[in-house]
Amino acid sequence: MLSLKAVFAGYGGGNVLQSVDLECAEQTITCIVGPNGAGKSTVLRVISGLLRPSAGEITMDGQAIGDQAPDEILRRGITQVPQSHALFPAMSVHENVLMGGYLIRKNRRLLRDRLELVRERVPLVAERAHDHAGNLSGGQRRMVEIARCLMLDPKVILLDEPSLGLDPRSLAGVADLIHSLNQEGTTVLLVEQNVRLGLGLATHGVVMEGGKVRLTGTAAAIKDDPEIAALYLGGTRASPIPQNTPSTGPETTSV
Ligand SMILES: Nc1ncnc2c1ncn2[C@@H]1O[C@H](COP(=O)(O)OP(=O)(O)OP(=O)(O)O)[C@@H](O)[C@H]1O
Repeated sequence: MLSLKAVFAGYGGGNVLQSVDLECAEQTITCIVGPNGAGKSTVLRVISGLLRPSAGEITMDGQAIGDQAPDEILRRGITQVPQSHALFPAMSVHENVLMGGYLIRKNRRLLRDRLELVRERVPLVAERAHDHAGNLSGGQRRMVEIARCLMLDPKVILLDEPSLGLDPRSLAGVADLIHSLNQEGTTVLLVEQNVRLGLGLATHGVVMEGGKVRLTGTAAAIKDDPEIAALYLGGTRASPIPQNTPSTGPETTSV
């Protein structure tokens, strides 16, 4: 469905991404993990069109999207949930969510139908419709940020650190929402510092370091990899992931 092949991209001072290959199959949840500065958020930016790749190919359902503008990529069904604090606090939940339908604003009927769908998928949007977004808890705000993106009924949702700043209860609510959207057919690609949560939620995992993909596999295989467990799941993070990490399971491939 979504595919990156040998993608290079950077911010002017050289390439941050160094030949990244990534595949997200339909209705999977893929979680990218890795140390700070590995290039995880840059992968999301290059997919959503905020950053143009300097080389390589990005395709969605077989169509090249690497040279498309962000609004065109949105129209193709890929939407990125912005990092936290993306809502307008003095506007109501309803108004914030409606803004997610900007691209379809001229089709009033579609806008109304989508709003209804979003209210069903994220009941908080109906329950707190007239409250100021600024009066919501962190977890509720995150849910409304995700709900707003659903106004375009995306095929793929990109999430950058959905757990950031959330308490455990809010975290569980956001994780449930991501899970249920996936169950309803949405493909999810997320970056998550909370590796346990991210890989727990995901079907597939990708480990990045230094702008490269080091390891890909099922989330379970990545979690069971002794090196990953030691580095991210309770062990001490003493050294970077070595190059050419050997694979440990039939479904894990080192890259
Ligand atoms: N807007 C920018 N301009 C210049 N350099 C940037 C920009 N954004 C990120 N970088 C650099 O690109 C590299 C990768 O950053 P990126 O945010 O993709 O990493 P990350 O893996 O998501 O890390 P983190 O977990 O810290 O967010 C870093 O060296 C960072 O300093």
